[in-house]
Amino acid sequence: DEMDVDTIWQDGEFVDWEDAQVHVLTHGLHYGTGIFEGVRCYDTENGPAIFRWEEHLDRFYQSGKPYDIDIPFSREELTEATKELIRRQDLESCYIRPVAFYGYEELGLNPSNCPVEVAIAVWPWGAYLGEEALEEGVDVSISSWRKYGSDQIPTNAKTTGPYVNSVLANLEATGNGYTEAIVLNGEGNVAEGPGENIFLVRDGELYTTGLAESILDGITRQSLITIAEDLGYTVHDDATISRGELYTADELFFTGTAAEVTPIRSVDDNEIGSGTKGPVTDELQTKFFEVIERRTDEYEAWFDYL
Ligand SMILES: Cc1[nH+]cc(COP(=O)(O)O)c(CN[C@@H](CCC(=O)O)C(=O)O)c1O
Repeated sequence: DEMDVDTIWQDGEFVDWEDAQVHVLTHGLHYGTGIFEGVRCYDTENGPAIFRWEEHLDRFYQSGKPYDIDIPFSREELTEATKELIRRQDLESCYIRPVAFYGYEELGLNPSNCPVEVAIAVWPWGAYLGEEALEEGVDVSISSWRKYGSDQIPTNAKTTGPYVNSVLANLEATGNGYTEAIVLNGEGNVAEGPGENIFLVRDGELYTTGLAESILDGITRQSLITIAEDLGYTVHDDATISRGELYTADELFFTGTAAEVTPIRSVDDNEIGSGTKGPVTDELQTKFFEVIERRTDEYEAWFDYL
């Protein structure tokens, strides 16, 4: 098929891509009762390595807790399945998508009688927001859709159904000619992107929204906080950022497994800083890529070689 991958791991078996099917009365399809992860394997100086696999695995299991989703495979089983899946497709770098969901047994909201099904797919996935985005930055708009509050749906769980909120925000932004949205929370302060966390640079210091702002606790966010602090930056990692502060920021950038470190060059047609990738963003993005390609031996513990 078009992504030149042909195998998926499904419920303990390696199956052909086209055979990885579910029943149309799958609970998770009707009610969004699934959890997922987004992870990257990078082709590093020392060979293919999965970035922060343990932390992603932690979050995968934790995401199931609010929904009584008990993944019926061990960490070791999921780890070996993922590595074997990547090896079988001769991929040195790829995006890894584990998903677990209530499967097919009966409908009705209570999922207790439905089985928990698990699948892992991998595929090559380049720059999430476009090849030129990493260099030149993206134009974004503030969405009219607010992020749901963490008191309504646990935002620290990566749950499938609630991503319709992200879909609505992204559809609105792209429909209006922007590349991505920024989503405000119920208090009208900045939450994050539909699929990314957000960082703000002002007077040489970094600010990123805290977990109380109804955001996903991003692993790339955590990595950038560590990298920035190790470079000597002051990072305010539980910031409350108002909408107006976006416009007056010196620099803005997104972080995420798919987005990596993507500069934001305008918000609602207001140019941010120089209107292109700022110097702090450039330094952090350069360091991030140096780290993930293993052109430095720092943070070796973040890498799980195949
Ligand atoms: C809402 C949200 N916030 C922040 C992040 C960044 O988290 P982390 O990847 O742990 O640094 C992501 C990841 N978005 C994933 C899914 C994207 C998609 O389109 O699907 C991703 O980046 O893999 C989110 O979906």
